[in-house]
Amino acid sequence: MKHQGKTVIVTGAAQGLGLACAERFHAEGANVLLVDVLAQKVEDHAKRLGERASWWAGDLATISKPMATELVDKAVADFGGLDILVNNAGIIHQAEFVDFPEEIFDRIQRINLKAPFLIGQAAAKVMIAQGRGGSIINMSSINAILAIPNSVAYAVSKGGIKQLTAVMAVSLIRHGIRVNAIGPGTILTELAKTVMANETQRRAVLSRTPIGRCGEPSEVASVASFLASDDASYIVGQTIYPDGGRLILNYTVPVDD
Ligand SMILES: NC(=O)C1=CN([C@@H]2O[C@H](COP(=O)(O)OP(=O)(O)OC[C@H]3O[C@@H](n4cnc5c(N)ncnc54)[C@H](O)[C@@H]3O)[C@@H](O)[C@H]2O)C=CC1
Ligand SMILES: C[C@H](O)[C@@H]1OC(=O)[C@H](O)[C@@H]1O
Repeated sequence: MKHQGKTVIVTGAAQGLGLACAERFHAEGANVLLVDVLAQKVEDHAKRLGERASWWAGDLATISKPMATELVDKAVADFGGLDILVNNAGIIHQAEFVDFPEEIFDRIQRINLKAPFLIGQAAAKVMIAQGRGGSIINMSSINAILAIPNSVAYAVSKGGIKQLTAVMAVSLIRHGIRVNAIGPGTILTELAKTVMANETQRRAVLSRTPIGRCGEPSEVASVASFLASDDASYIVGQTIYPDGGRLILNYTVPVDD
């Protein structure tokens, strides 16, 4: 199988895109460490997956170098090494720019950007010492490029992910560690439901998505599996956008209710 014998860390793996990525890598023969703040959920999923799955529970909003090292060392202790990191955990909050709370801005940067930075550092150190390369995938968004007026912290964090990915890529490729990002459009998860519950926002998203629907988590997990595989051996520092055409469309399309 594509990822037979590899060890993968996925953050934000209790649900949504992270769970889909963990399940995909597990199905393709990898060992998976599921990381999330939702301790019971992530433990239950790891036990459901059974062999080749374990979990680490912690709040990435309080990320530190020791926490990042502890998390990465859990994968090494459980499975003997580390080959792939998917920095997926992330949150969103919506409020008008002028009213956006400072403490929420800071929290979103810690979870969405600082955690991928510190966990990426810890993972890269292990991969370099192993001497067999690796793959690091950061979860970005179309909002790394597209501005949305009521999500300043989210968009800023994803713009940061785009450049974090590029800098990590040029810093680590000489060790055979490929770093890339995935920038999904609107994918049907709990995070997107908060936005799509607003009819005006739902219509705005769908009217600008040529494929005419939101994506499924599995349609992002497949991109993660590809980027981590040898089929992507010449892809370095890129952000791949599984977005149903959202980024290339410069007019609206009729929305089927
Ligand atoms: N769903 C969408 O339309 C899109 C999502 N994304 C990104 O994909 C990633 C995953 O999003 P979804 O699966 O949609 O969200 P989700 O809300 O369904 O799942 C996010 C997971 O991350 C975990 N998490 C959140 N804060 C955490 C913390 N402080 N410490 C540890 N774990 C924490 C949650 O417990 C949850 O299990 C995020 O980075 C998001 O920005 C990007 C583009 C589109
Ligand atoms: C919250 C948004 O609806 C969701 O998250 C993103 O990153 C994309 O903009 C999706 O639309």
